[in-house]
Amino acid sequence: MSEIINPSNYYGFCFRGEGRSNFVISAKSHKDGIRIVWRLSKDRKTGNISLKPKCHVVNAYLENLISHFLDEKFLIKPKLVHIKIDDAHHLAKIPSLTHNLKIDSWEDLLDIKEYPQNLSFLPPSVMLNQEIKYISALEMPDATRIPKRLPSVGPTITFEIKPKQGFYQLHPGISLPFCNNCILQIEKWQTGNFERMYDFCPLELYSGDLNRMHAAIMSLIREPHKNLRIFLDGNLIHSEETRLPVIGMNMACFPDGSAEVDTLVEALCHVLSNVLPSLLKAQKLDSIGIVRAMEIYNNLPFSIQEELLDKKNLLRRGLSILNDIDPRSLLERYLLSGIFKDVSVMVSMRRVDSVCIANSPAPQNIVSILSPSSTKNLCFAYSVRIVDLDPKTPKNLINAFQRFNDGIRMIQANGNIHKPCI
Ligand SMILES: O=P(O)(O)O[C@@H]1[C@@H](OP(=O)(O)O)[C@H](OP(=O)(O)O)[C@H](O)[C@H](OP(=O)(O)O)[C@H]1OP(=O)(O)O
Ligand SMILES: Nc1ncnc2c1ncn2[C@@H]1O[C@H](COP(=O)(O)OP(=O)(O)OP(=O)(O)O)[C@@H](O)[C@H]1O
Repeated sequence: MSEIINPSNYYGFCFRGEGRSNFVISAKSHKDGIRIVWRLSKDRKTGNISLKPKCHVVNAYLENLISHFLDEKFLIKPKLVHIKIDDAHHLAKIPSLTHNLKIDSWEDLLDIKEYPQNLSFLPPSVMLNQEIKYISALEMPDATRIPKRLPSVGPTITFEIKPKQGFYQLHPGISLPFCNNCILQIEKWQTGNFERMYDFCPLELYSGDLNRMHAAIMSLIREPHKNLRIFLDGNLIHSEETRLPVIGMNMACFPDGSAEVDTLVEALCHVLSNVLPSLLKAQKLDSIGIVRAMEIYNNLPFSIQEELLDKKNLLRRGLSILNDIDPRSLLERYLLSGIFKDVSVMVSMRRVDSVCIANSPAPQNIVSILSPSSTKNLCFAYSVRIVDLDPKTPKNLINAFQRFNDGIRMIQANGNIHKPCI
């Protein structure tokens, strides 16, 4: 059996983030001082913590499929852990608390006066109905941290970017100058998910041209949607929901005035230019696109459709799908590529002293940028992690296809709805 975690071995508990499928909670180990996160699956229907998560499937995807496409230096190998159901109940209070709040000790979190039971996303009513004693979760390093090997100057800043599909695709019967991401984002904007449409387009971010990449990131800083979050020493400072004006960001990131966010973005683009090409290559496993994928799925016999709806299908089929060109294999490649189209890249950077780098025996990733306000180079230690590598099934396809078609209709109804991508 995997390790059963003892939460009293940890301190400094806080909420790191959530998506539709997971809550991510961070804590620091008393033993080695390393900050880790636990990724707890959500039950999509109730929004509570799932009692039967499929963590082993996510891990098997990483080991057997994803690792063939992305360099292991960008990947986090999670550890499958078990959490006692009572402990999970208390941990599940953390997502209800104010963002950036740190709870010092496990005992504090057990205090029901301070942190009542009704805060929990694993309520007693749900626990009592089941005979489950443990739930599984994935434990991994907290990507908002960089191992401290060199003396640092200032805080650690993390950019979490969801770069989305980086190539333009033609679809049968559709001729529009918009990329997949922008079609879906226009739909989300028009249906009230966002107040404004952004200028960001993944084709710019993946262009490989540092100036165009820079402009794309600046567009996200203005309008993040779900594609950008910025953390300062692990605290969320800028996202769609939590906005910080650029001037405030400059002060927070460079309290000594040595540089501005622009400099960080330049460093970020250098780092991203090493990661995005392999992500793009993996996304291009899809040679058919969403419209053809839906067509193929609809024409498959019911029994095969059922097989594909099982998340373990791609694990059973393995990499053999790469060599075959029958409709089922093409659809399976589409689903595999969907993982790479929906990941987040977490880039953490911290300023380090250039003299120390020269004298340090410890290897470290360093990016060096000429500061616009001085003649010297600013050096940043950095780490890059690709997270949210979750399996996709035809359920995702059906859902996205509906929204994609709605987006196409909105664009066709109003030719000037948004600037074209190509
Ligand atoms: O379809 P898209 O491109 O809007 O992407 C969805 C994401 O929306 P976003 O790009 O952030 O606006 C969406 O992200 P959010 O939860 O909205 O941040 C999910 O990642 C969704 O995947 P899943 O259903 O959780 O497996 C994503 O759906 P699929 O990858 O399943 O299509
Ligand atoms: N290893 C990590 N270190 C630090 N923060 C992380 C880590 N993994 C995830 N997070 C944070 O937790 C958030 C939610 O995680 P994740 O994206 O895996 O959830 P999800 O429900 O699968 O998302 P989606 O709805 O996009 O599929 C991320 O946006 C990120 O801010």
